[in-house]
Amino acid sequence: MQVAIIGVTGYAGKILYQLLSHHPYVSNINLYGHEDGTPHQYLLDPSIQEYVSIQPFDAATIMANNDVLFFATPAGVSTKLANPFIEHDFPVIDLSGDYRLQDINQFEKWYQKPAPSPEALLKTNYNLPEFDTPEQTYIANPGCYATATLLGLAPLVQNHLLDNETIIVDAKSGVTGAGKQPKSSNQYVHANENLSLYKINQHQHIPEIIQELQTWDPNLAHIQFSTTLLPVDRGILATIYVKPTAAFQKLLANNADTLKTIYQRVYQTKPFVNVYPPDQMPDLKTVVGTNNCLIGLTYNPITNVIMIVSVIDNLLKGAAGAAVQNFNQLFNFSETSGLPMTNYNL
Ligand SMILES: NC(=O)C1=CN([C@@H]2O[C@H](COP(=O)(O)OP(=O)(O)OC[C@H]3O[C@@H](n4cnc5c(N)ncnc54)[C@H](OP(=O)(O)O)[C@@H]3O)[C@@H](O)[C@H]2O)C=CC1
Ligand SMILES: CC(=O)N[C@@H](CCC(=O)OP(=O)(O)O)C(=O)O
Repeated sequence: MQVAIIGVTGYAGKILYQLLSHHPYVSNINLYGHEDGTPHQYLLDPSIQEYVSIQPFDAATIMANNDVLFFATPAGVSTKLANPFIEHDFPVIDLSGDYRLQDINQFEKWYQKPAPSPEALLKTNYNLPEFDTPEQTYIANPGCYATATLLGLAPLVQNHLLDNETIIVDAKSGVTGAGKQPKSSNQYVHANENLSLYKINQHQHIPEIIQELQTWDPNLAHIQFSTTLLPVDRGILATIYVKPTAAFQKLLANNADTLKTIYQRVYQTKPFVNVYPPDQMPDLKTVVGTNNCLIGLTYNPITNVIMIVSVIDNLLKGAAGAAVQNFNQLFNFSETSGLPMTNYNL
């Protein structure tokens, strides 16, 4: 297949290019940049002096020369550029948040940008690859925090085992989550040796998480969600606190393995989600460099609180890796094609 990427000079775009370069069904990758740009060579990897050629964005050229397009661009870009692809039902996987929210008022409130048209949104599909199946050729790839949170909550919400009023998510991300544009919050002196909370009750992934949770349980109305910047390059660790329903509380009190059994039942067929033994917790180093989501579980009978720890690499499972999973689903390739299953971390 011939694939196109817009945004290879960014963090997620670079990882996506690396994955697709080794994908067994990808024969060629064409790279595109800004509409008003000029063709140029870009030094993608100084260690092996790998230069790649970037052409200016042109929708007709992209459709004529490729089978699928990946947008690895910041929020707001694909709203402006994607209409020709949507009109022609040309396959697109969009790593940005532009087409994730089905309600345009919600998009404008949380992203503070003009939303895509309702007609365009109708031809797009939010696709968390573990639980959704593409019904449209335009796929909105999930957000990084949303992926960690949704995979952590799915077994309990899908089986209606928790008190919906009690969900608290404390999520933390490495600095690459913010993209490569310099901002005061991601400058070295601010981020290094520091922990700082940001976007309190205003994070754009809150409505995305609720939208997907409601497909599993329409009675679920809200979550408490906070985000913290970690002084590391990559990785998201979400700590989720919930209370069980009264019936589930009794089950948990009688059998300590109940939680693990429920999670393993849901995830045994999902190659990238691994559930840890009870009370053992995953950490960032184990997951960074992989497309995995690692989940740790514990139940405290004294406080009646279930704690779920969900860990991913924001640039892989949280962005480029999930985009390759969605690509595999869209074209009926095997689920793990092009996705390395191990890393070489200590
Ligand atoms: N970083 C992460 O962990 C995650 C990111 N995402 C989402 O993925 C997308 C990319 O993120 P990330 O890689 O971090 O972002 P970066 O800011 O690192 O990269 C953005 C890329 O988009 C290009 N770009 C910007 N504006 C335009 C435009 N108008 N036309 C064409 N190309 C453009 C940039 O090119 P140039 O350098 O030439 O300006 C750059 O290559 C974002 O929507 C982000 O929210 C989703 C999940 C996780
Ligand atoms: C550390 C950091 O700043 N992370 C970013 C994640 C951005 C992102 O992935 O944005 P979309 O998924 O909405 O496109 C943030 O919290 O906004």
